Amino acid sequence: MLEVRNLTAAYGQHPALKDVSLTVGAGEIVVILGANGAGKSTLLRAISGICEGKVGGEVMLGGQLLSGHSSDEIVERGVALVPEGRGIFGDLTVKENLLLGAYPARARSDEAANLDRVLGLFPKLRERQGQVARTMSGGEQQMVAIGRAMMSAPDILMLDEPSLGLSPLLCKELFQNLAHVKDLGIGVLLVEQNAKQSLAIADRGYLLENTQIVHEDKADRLAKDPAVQKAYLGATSKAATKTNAKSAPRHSAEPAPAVRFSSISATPRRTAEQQIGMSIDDMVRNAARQSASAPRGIAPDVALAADRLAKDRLSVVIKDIEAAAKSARNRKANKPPTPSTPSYSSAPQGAEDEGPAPVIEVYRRPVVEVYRRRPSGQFERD
Ligand SMILES: Nc1ncnc2c1ncn2[C@@H]1O[C@H](COP(=O)(O)OP(=O)(O)OP(=O)(O)O)[C@@H](O)[C@H]1O
Repeated sequence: MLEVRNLTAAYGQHPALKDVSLTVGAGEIVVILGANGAGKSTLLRAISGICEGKVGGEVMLGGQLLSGHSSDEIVERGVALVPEGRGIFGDLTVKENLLLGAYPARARSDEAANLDRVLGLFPKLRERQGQVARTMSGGEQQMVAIGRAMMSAPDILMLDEPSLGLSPLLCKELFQNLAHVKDLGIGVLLVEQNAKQSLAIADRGYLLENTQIVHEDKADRLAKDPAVQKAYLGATSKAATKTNAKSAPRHSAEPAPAVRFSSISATPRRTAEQQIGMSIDDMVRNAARQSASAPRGIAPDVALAADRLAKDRLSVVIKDIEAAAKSARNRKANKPPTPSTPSYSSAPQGAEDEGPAPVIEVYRRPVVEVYRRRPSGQFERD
């Protein structure tokens, strides 16, 4: 079981998590719901040991302390993260991406069985093993990302907004797949803005508001909770009093009153009208009025100054190009600049009277090196 106790995180002076405590059991899907900036990604990153901020509190897995260990060690101990944006290697094939996930020692001896398990979970990946990952659709790439995390044979799989950018159909498929992951006995900690579908497959859920957990309950009860419907499922206040989330309209025209969970108030997402004090229609009308009353054209003196400035700039650019061309003609052959560090062309001999030569900076592009692990266990560069 994953147990998070009083987790805190701060980026400099800016607190991102305050005293967050939660649990995820084996074969349990737990969803974290929260508005933008509530701290959801920070929570997953802090558990994985990759949070850039200062982290406090304790994370335990199976009674063993994970806090303070490196991110590699945390994967090794059984917690895998599918980050927001997937992070797959686009130039590698599906199979290569999956096999990269099997690098932790805990997964190496079972690589073939894990691969089979992943391909059983995502049959589409079985057909596409040799396909270059970047040519897959968004939903398929998400399967590769989840499959790669599963290749590390995790006890706990954490996913950050896996449905982001997927069509409704692919979302449905994704959530069905996650329900199958749970069937394998893996605990799933899911951060999602798609509250409806995530609550439909989850066992329990936590509401994270403004750095703190403000409520926890069983997923079916959260889905029926009027306050949750209003804050996360887009129900109107009237519809929220009904208990069937499915019948609730998606958008509210009424200002949402403050929501209360237990004794702590949660801040629901606010409409533009609530935040700005003006409706979108009013803003558009205002902008149209201002635009209609704005003076047309540009004052002649401003136009003249702008024209002069443009001509000055153009003549400077032309001079630079001429100097660069001269300097290139005079440069001796067989003397290419060394590209490892920025290199600067120096003025050629006898060119002092032509003013300073333009500075040309050359940087080496970052190179990604791919290593393959042979059956012997040795790594070889591709
Ligand atoms: N690397 C960072 N440096 C500084 N501040 C950060 C960093 N990462 C996150 N934050 C801040 O921490 C707060 C929580 O961010 P986080 O990304 O965890 O929120 P979130 O709930 O995942 O939001 P979203 O749903 O928009 O992804 C935000 O105010 C954010 O600006």
